[in-house]
Amino acid sequence: MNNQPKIYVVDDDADLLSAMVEIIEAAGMPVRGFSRGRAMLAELDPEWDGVILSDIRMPEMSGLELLAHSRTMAPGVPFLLITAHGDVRSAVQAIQSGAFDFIEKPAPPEYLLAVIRRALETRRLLLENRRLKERIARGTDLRARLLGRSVAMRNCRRELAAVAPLDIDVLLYGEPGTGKQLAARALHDFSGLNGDFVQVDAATLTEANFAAVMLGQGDDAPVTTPMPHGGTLYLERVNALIPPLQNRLLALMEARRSDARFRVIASAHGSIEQLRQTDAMSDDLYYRLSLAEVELPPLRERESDIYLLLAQFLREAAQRHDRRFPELTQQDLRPYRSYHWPGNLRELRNVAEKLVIGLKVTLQPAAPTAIGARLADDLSYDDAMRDFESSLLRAALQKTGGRKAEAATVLGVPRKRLYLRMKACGLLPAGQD
Ligand SMILES: Nc1ncnc2c1ncn2[C@@H]1O[C@H](COP(=O)(O)OP(=O)(O)OP(=O)(O)O)[C@@H](O)[C@H]1O
Repeated sequence: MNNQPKIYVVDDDADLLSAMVEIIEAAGMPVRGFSRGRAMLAELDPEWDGVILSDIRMPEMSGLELLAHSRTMAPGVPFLLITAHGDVRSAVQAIQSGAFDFIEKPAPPEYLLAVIRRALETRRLLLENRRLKERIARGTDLRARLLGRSVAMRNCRRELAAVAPLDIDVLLYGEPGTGKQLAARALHDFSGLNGDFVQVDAATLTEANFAAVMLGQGDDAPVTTPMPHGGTLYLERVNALIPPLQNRLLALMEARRSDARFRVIASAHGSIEQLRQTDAMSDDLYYRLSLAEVELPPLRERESDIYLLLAQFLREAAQRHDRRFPELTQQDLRPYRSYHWPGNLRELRNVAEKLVIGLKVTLQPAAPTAIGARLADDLSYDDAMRDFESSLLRAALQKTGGRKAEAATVLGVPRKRLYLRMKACGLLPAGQD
């Protein structure tokens, strides 16, 4: 439990005020006293999870006036009024004006504390209920931002919705154009953070400009400091960050103070295996970032989303260029479904744009495989088979982080056979057979 006050007590009578503060404090509840209503209003936050306890009779601003102001400024914060004994008229007026309850003076401490506890519990339930509703709304809202009904996209959205409100950094990975930036933006918007969303491309960072870009220090410093206090730093292509800068980024993340926190959302091209194998990212940075890692799936794995996305991109392009939605037949659309979409959603968006403007759309042929490419060089059957086997073995070893027993399982062959084939393909270091 933090020590932020949970009860504001307002009373112009200094003795009564300190007596009430003492009773509440002795019951273990953080409390703050005010001798003037105005001073309390200056501190009042509509999102506050506390309650107000105020005397009714005060010279500068009466308890009923204070109640009216706090109902406007923070309508959800329960307000308890202390009325004079037997003052039924004020008590009724207080309840009619929206007070949570009234307490007659002099109130026994146990009674006072019981009413305060009930008001606090009501406030807690109200806030919890609101947060739950927001979480549900977030789920549906994400659906409108990151389109797609495929299982891969639904899972991805579920993961994003789960991490959005948490105070943790996130690593987004996936092929170019899969929606990492869109996801980062959505994570920020649904995080509840009030600060800015600042985007920095890690590939443009150098030892010379790091301090200027990241900290706003030095002659080349941008006008606004990019460290978004209470916001999000979206660090694109984090795997392009050179090793000394990875250490500086880590130090910067470690040094975040609780009162000036910012969330880091990093993105990396490709799969986690590629990221780990190419040693593009130090272990320290990877483990610091990978508590929440979310993959944006490639478009070819979301085949069932292609028409839906294309229709949306066509609508947007038609609106942007003030053109008609193009008429497309099933036959026109068929190639799109089996295409491998190397540029993912960005490429699909471009195709939609061309269709609307009436430009020719050319789908790139799939990149020839290594063997396919070498066929042109008169590759013999045996050499081609060895090439193929060697790349298959290497792919299995890469997938399993070099663990041969696991690679054998992946390939569905006994471990001994894997060793023999690795040896035949020259994949075992000398002396290891
Ligand atoms: N699920 C989605 N629904 C609708 N539009 C999407 C979706 N995913 C991506 N897009 C759109 O596709 C385009 C590419 O997305 P984005 O820039 O977020 O990809 P990226 O993964 O960050 O790319 P890169 O890694 O190349 O920077 C953008 O126009 C984006 O609005």
